[in-house]
Amino acid sequence: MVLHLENVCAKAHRTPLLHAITLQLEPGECLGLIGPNGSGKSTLMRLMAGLGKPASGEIRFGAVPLHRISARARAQKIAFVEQQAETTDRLRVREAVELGRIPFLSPLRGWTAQDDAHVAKALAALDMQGMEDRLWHSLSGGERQRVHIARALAQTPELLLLDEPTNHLDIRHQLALMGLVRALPVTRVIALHDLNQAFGCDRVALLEHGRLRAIGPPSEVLTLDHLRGCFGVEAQHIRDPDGRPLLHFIQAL
Ligand SMILES: Nc1ncnc2c1ncn2[C@@H]1O[C@H](COP(=O)(O)OP(=O)(O)OP(=O)(O)O)[C@@H](O)[C@H]1O
Repeated sequence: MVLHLENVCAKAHRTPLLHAITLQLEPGECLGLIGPNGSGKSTLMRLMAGLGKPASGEIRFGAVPLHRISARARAQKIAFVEQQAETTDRLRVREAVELGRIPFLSPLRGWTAQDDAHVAKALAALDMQGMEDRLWHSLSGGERQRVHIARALAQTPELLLLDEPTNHLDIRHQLALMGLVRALPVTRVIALHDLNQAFGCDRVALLEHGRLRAIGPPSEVLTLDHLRGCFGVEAQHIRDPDGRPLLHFIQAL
């Protein structure tokens, strides 16, 4: 077990944002997190990343309560790419990706050729070779998103949390990123709005109004009833020419 959430509740001031969420991530799985706008996906992902503590309930990484793990040790295990992650620093692409190695450096453990290799591999995975010297401020939204994801990969995490990672990406980079993320041998949680991308996940968790409405294989969660009840859309199940399931959206209800 990588991460275990038990009865996790979150509040902002007195407003409840998450209600008694219980779920367990299995090593190596890819969990898609879906739900309408404001259903609590980002709030849940921030808690999974250890940014903030639940109002009640517990999150454990392995056997250890997540909040007991130091920020540095956490950053060696968990990488998180938030929605609209920004930086105000005057960074070049390569420097931004190198930040992913900082949790591993110490006075006794300086930068090594292995760190260079992790950075080069992450840059290549995101198709960023040749852009290493570009300044952050000169990048497009999609290019910035790819740098953030490369930084997270350079972190070589056990748990990778991606909040709407395909936002801003053109279709080629969306497909490339989802293919890459699916093939990574680490535990992944991905918040998604494109419900068809959720079919590529091992399991899907559906949030509605801060509650976990369903969790399980994509075909059991992406039901027409859930699409009507939670998302307010009428849809049909169809198959692509290779026989893979797809949703065809008909109309908003
Ligand atoms: N600090 C806060 N104070 C008050 N309300 C908040 C705060 N943070 C989040 N919320 C509210 O909590 C709810 C869940 O927000 P969250 O960002 O987790 O949803 P989401 O599912 O990620 O949404 P989206 O799909 O739009 O990104 C929303 O109604 C949001 O307005």
